Amino acid sequence: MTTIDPTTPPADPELLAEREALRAARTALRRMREEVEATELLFGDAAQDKVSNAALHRGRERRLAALVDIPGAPLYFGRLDFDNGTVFLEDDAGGGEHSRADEGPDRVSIGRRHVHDGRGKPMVLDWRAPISVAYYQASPSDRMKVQVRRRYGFGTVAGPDGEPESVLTAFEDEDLMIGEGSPEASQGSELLNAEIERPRTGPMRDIVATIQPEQDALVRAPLETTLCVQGAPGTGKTAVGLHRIAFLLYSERERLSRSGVAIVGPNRSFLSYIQDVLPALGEVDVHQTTVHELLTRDLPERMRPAQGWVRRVESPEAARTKGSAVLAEVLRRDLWAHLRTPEETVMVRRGSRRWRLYPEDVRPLLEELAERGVAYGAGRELLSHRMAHAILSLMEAEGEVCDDRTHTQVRRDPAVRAAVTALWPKVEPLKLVLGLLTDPERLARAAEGLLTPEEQTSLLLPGRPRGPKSAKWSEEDLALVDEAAALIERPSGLGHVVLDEAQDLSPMQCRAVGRRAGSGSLTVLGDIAQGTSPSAARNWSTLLEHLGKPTGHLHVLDRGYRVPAQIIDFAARLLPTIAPGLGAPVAVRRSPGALQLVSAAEEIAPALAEACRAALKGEGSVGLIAADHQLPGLRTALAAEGVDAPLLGETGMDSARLVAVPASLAKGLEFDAVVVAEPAAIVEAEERGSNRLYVVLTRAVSSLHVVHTRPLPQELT
Ligand SMILES: Nc1ncnc2c1ncn2[C@@H]1O[C@H](COP(=O)(O)OP(=O)(O)OP(=O)(O)O)[C@@H](O)[C@H]1O
Repeated sequence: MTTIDPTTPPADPELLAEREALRAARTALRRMREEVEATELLFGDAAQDKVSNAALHRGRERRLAALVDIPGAPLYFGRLDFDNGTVFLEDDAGGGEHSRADEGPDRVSIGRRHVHDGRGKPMVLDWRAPISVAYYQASPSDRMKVQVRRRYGFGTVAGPDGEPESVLTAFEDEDLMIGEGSPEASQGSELLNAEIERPRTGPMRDIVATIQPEQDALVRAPLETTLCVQGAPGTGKTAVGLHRIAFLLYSERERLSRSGVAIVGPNRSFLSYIQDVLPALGEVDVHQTTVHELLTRDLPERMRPAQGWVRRVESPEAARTKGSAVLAEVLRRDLWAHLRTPEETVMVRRGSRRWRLYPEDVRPLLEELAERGVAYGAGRELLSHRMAHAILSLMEAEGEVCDDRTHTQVRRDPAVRAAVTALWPKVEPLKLVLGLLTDPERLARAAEGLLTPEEQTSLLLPGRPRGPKSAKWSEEDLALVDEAAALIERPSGLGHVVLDEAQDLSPMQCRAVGRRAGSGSLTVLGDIAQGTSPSAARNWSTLLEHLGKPTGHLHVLDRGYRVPAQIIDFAARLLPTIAPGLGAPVAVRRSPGALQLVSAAEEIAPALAEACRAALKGEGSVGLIAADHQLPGLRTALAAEGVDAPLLGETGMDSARLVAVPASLAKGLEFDAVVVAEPAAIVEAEERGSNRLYVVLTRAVSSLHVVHTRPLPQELT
């Protein structure tokens, strides 16, 4: 492999030629963008064609966004030499770096965007195009018509505007013609290793240049397939989920741009950590959200308590009960118990005539609808239609001539409307849950045979809230409100949802996310060993059922790209306790000296400050992670030692080299070096504290410093 410093001009003529080719591709991309910018959009009469012009405008905006050349991200990262005739047609022959030339191989670059030259010949193929699969999957045993795979390495320099700019600094060829089993074939890629070991700074980056075959297979699974990926820390689950979104938006753009796509992550810190990945892949229209945001997004603002929707944390037992799927049935019973038995005659006057529906006429209409499984809200509408229809039948039997207008008039007749309101009352989801959780007798009726009296008591809201605004809602309550809302009105679904850290969702939260996926599909990512919530899943099949996708395919990722073997072996000592049966990932690299255990005498602060300083000597980001309740005190003590550790959330991951991270927010994040303070306190802080510690210990790319004054948890000694 040839590699040079990004700031020096290359002496190697091949590298020079490669830089020239990259420059040409960038120029071609710029030209493509200029062509789109120059398109005339207004057709025909501006006013008459308003709708089609607006659609064209949106299409153009999207296309322009997709043609942006991001200076910090290389436009392409690889090149394939295919057997002659695999890619280009005869017509394409005739010169140019990227076209078919004589009997030589068909040569194409693989990159982030599709780029073609002025005559329409491909220069760069989008990594998501079917033919690009070979870049990720071809091997000497199945070379997929590829002769040579070239990988490029990039360095970063400051561009003219001070922004980072990527510069081609290296290339590495892999000859796939040498055949399986030859010694050269088994050599790994130095560029891949360099990418994996790259010191981490700031937010997550895409891995499009180095997606591994086992990851690529998941990324490219068809849209219809619901995937469930169990993967130990650092096996690339999040990366797979994000690249899968980009792939699906490429292969199913039409379908998904209508229905929408979302990625659901555990918290805002995590979302800001991953926020740059999809835009770097050219996708800017993906909804990035948390379960909490999904559940609160459609709640009426006027009913929001001043302090926000969540003001209370349930005890683990109550959280488990409230999060269990049986609550869906409790809510269903309570909602449908609002229906009243018809006891009064409905009388509609039309001119001089009166038409009557007797209770025994209305009862079967109501029962038929209640048994049909319609949404509660739609049932109200349907009842008014049924009643109008019944009255029209009476009228027609008496020789009256009726049409659609008569039907509408009867349906809107005050007597019919009053009857519908009385028999099938309007229900508001927040008020329904509030009513149920503040009225022990009503709850007992709805939960009969489903929950014990103790369990019922644990569900009740504290205090005596008079309305939704004064209630102290918990996260679990909101999932109940969402269920109630869906029973009243079926929500419309997204085309695809990627659910990260799925193991932490309660069954009721799973139902809420599953509803968002509707008839679409899901990518479910997680690790049973990293489950920290009281309702965390013990197995994937049950969770998939709660998501409404029982036939989802389970896949296991077990090659760990983040954490060196020394650290993962240490953390994996917790596995027999927290997730018996689950194995540690196979770390792709070892890193001597990566793990430092520091037993401090009495005061933790000096040793912690020392560990932070040592970690800061390295190149990348440093995360100081401690139990949530200990972190403020530790930060103050560290400040006294001259170490400033701003709090994650108050500061972004790219604005300070050292950030202090509450253990509860560490999930999904990674740092080049991690300093963990007092593991025993992390374990004690919550019911699943050992799982939390496993999460915390597996965030480091280069080094992990564990500083403790108290004995380490027994499993780790
Ligand atoms: N094929 C790859 N090439 C280069 N880097 C990779 C590859 N796969 C994963 N990584 C890197 O490994 C790290 C871990 O990836 P990711 O965060 O997706 O793992 P995860 O399985 O979601 O981990 P966790 O369960 O701990 O949240 C990231 O820095 C990611 O960029």
